[in-house]
Amino acid sequence: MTDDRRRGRSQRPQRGPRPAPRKQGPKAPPVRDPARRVAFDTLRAVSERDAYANLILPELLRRRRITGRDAALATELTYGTARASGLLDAIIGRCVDRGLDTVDAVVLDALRLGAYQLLRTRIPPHAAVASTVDLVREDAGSRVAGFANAVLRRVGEKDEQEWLAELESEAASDPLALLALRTSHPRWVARAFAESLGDKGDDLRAALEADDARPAVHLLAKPGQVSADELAAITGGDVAPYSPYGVHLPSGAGDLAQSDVLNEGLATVQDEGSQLVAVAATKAPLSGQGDERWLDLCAGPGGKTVVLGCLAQVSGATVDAVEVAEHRAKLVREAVDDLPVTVRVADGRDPGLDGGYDRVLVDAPCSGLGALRRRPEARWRKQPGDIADLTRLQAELLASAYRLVRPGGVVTYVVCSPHLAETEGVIAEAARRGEADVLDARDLFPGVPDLGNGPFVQLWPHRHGTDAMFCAVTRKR
Ligand SMILES: C[S@@+](CC[C@H](N)C(=O)[O-])C[C@H]1O[C@@H](n2cnc3c(N)ncnc32)[C@H](O)[C@@H]1O
Repeated sequence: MTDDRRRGRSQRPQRGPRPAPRKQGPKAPPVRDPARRVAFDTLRAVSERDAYANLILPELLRRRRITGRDAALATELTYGTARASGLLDAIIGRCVDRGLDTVDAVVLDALRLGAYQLLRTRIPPHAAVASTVDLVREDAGSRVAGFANAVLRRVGEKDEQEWLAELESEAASDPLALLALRTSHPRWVARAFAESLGDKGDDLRAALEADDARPAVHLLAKPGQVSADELAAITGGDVAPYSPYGVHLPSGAGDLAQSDVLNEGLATVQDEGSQLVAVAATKAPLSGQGDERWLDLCAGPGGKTVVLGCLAQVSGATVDAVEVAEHRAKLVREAVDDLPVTVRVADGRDPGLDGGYDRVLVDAPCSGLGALRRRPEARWRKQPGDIADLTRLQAELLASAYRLVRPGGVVTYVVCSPHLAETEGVIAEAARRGEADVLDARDLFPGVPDLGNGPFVQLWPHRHGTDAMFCAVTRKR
């Protein structure tokens, strides 16, 4: 059901027979609870159409003119519920006699929203239950409203810690599963983090907890256009601790779409980790002559291309940016506007370019396990089976980069994932072929603490406040 139909508003006129004249009658009543309604509609779009919560929610808030406290509540409820849905389902499942898979999808989304309010907010229980039952009644009918009421009352009989204790007593022999449950991660993701960290204790717990929190917004002060100090002063943010071009915005900073510095193209939203790896790709030491031709082999939507383009402009280099998807190549073109960047739609595995590049960045398509904080529902969508296809593509893109770079030139391989198969596994395979020497990437992250033993760099939300970005720097023999 569309947004407007649910609300009983008139639709846009359609071609075809004239509709019967509308009966005169009272206007549709205003929505009683706009914040919960918008949260619920977003969660429905996520489960029904695989929509992204972080795209749908701002759009619905804007269309329905929801601002201020209602918008803040809607955001908290939507993202919180989406992130915690694995844990919420485990709890709801214990309150439904016939099992979770017998529950209608509309009702299940409402139950998740209600359970989240009961367990993780200070909203009074009667308000959490009554508002959820209203949503169920409106969208699924009165018959199931009683069922939703009964389930939520059972959920509310215990707090989150008591539920966790009960669930954990059943899974006591699997500490990883317990930790995954507590931090709202699928077990396989928790295991991937553990393997990368080499830890199943406090470090893993800290990583998963940080990954369960909403990230701060980071800005890139475009190199050569505005300094980080100036951008911090303009936006009221703080200069980032590690990236020379980064600014951290305070949580709850105003509407970015209204910000002049962004509209004027002086700055853009970009995680500090992305800034750091892009800068590293431009600074890695070359051997031999020349540092003028740079290649960005997987460019869309253009975040790192902007860093490359700005720094190329400063140093007199040019950038070729390759992207296989036309619509993403368009985003790159829009992002790099006046910079010395040429955007090409091509498959990076065989882009039809002349070789001899001094620098190549391979920011490869990946599982995105390092950026789960940004897309609240993403952790429940990804599957371990996705990894094998990705690593094959990553290896092929890397092999193409070695064909295109000159001897002595540098290939920087980046993924936004800590999964070992996508990170060290892909590089180890290339190193085995003996085409390149692995450089110590830590040297290219000055001032960044906790980078381990090298030679690769793995950033982490709990250590660096960034996405879990991986960076390997190699030089062709
Ligand atoms: C991780 S994203 C790159 C992010 C980008 N560098 C940035 O900073 O905004 C990977 C990109 O690679 C593109 N891609 C996937 N397969 C590709 C291929 N065979 N050749 C070139 N690009 C590819 C995807 O469409 C996606 O835009």
